[in-house]
Amino acid sequence: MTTSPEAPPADELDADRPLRVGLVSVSDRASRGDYVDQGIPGLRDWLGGALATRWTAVEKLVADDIGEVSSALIDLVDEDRCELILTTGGTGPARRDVTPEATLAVASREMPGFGEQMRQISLNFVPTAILSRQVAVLRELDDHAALIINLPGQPKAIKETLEGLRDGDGRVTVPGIFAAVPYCIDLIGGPYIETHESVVSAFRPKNARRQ
Ligand SMILES: Nc1ncnc2c1ncn2[C@@H]1O[C@H](COP(=O)(O)OP(=O)(O)OP(=O)(O)O)[C@@H](O)[C@H]1O
Ligand SMILES: Nc1nc2c(c(=O)[nH]1)N[C@H]1C(S)=C(S)[C@@H](COP(=O)(O)O)O[C@H]1N2
Repeated sequence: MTTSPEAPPADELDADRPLRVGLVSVSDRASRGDYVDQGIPGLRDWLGGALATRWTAVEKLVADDIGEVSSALIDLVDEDRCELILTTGGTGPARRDVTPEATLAVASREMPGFGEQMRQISLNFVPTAILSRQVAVLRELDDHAALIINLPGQPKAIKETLEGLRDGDGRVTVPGIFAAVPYCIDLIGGPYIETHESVVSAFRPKNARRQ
């Protein structure tokens, strides 16, 4: 792996191609069938409401096992060529919570701002927000790169962290982390993605905006 990617192949130069997203639910009990997984449907539904440009998803439900989580992430980036991967679950302090370690194990560089902002947002919902060790990283290959973000396992945490906080009039008071995702995807060579403003407003510096 390298941190100085060469020119991307022709298919990856098309900024209008659909975004390829990997959705990973990390849960011992959901993967065993003890309960129905709400992680992947939660992520899929939220993205379906938020993204205004085309996207496709590859989904994986895995146990809280460092090898299983790392292999899923590697496959999603190296084989499926996803540009964005969202994981849910396994970020806490319990012995079997290893999603951050599995994510760091496949990373070329860390993106600490995402974890910092998610914990800030989540403190507005639960005082135990500080128990989440969630990280975000880049996995950079010679010709492709992906942003990987850990979300907590509570199904409601998906919307809370991605969308942020609103006041009684629906005005955003604390921006969700997804506001920064489209520009990050631009910067790592992914497609140009747009969002529905009513769900989340993507921020790009003026010179990076289309039109
Ligand atoms: N994939 C999931 N589907 C449905 N509910 C979930 C899922 N993951 C977590 N939850 C719920 O959120 C709670 C906190 O999530 P956490 O990741 O800490 O799970 P856990 O207690 O480690 O158990 P497991 O990994 O077996 O889901 C769980 O106890 C469960 O109620
Ligand atoms: N937004 C949000 N963040 C949250 C929570 C939540 O309910 N909402 N739960 C917290 C709790 S109780 C824990 S233990 C940690 C880790 O959760 P995980 O192991 O399910 O990833 O996330 C925290 N972050």
